[in-house]
Amino acid sequence: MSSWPLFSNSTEARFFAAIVPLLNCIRLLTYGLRLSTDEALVKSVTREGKPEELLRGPLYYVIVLLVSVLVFWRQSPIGIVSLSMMSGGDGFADIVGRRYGSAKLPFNENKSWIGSISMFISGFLLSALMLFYFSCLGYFTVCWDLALGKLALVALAATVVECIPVNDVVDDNISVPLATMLAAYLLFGYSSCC
Ligand SMILES: C/C(=C\COP(=O)(O)O)CCC[C@H](C)CCC[C@H](C)CCCC(C)C
Ligand SMILES: Nc1ccn([C@@H]2O[C@H](COP(=O)(O)OP(=O)(O)O)[C@@H](O)[C@H]2O)c(=O)n1
Repeated sequence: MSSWPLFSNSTEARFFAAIVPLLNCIRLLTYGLRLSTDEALVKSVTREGKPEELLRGPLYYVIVLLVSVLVFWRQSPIGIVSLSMMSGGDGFADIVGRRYGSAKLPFNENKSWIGSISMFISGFLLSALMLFYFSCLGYFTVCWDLALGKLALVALAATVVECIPVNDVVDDNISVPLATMLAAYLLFGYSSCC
């Protein structure tokens, strides 16, 4: 996402930016369906070392990246915030929650208070940082007096969705960005950040 400003201002730029996530989709499908083998990839992005794991979290992650590039790109805060909540928020929830998450949530024994709080804080901060980055480069204007409060609500929505026990049905690499996209669209609209 931080490399998006490196692409030209042409209308086709987003399609060039989509090439890398698209190739990774193909790569994950190829190895996840065992059409070929890549032990290093399987070892680096799966928990149990099973190639079929590539077809879940990692594949959803890259599909969300692909959708964010093609549908939202640089002129909408929605894709930027969704990717920030998925990568920064959910990522930190995992890292902090695994290590320090002894106090579990009452409604979800697999998630912890510290994990969810970490998700909210890290997702909010990364989203604000990325909005600042893209606004400094002139892709959109951020009305910070309004945007920070709305961003906190978006981060809260994503955090709540992440911690409810639906992960067995819907992977949080789908539910978190979808919840973020909906909340961001309702609060910001497509291309506004005020
Ligand atoms: C490990 C990943 C997701 C698992 O999430 P979770 O189940 O733990 O919640 C991410 C998988 C990433 C994928 C294998 C490679 C993605 C590459 C990306 C499209 C672009 C990378 C650009 C590079 C840094 C130049
Ligand atoms: N809100 C959260 C999220 C994750 N975690 C911890 O992180 C681990 C992995 O979380 P997860 O099942 O959501 O994994 P990801 O697919 O999101 O990486 C959980 O088993 C918890 O130990 C947490 O404690 N609190």
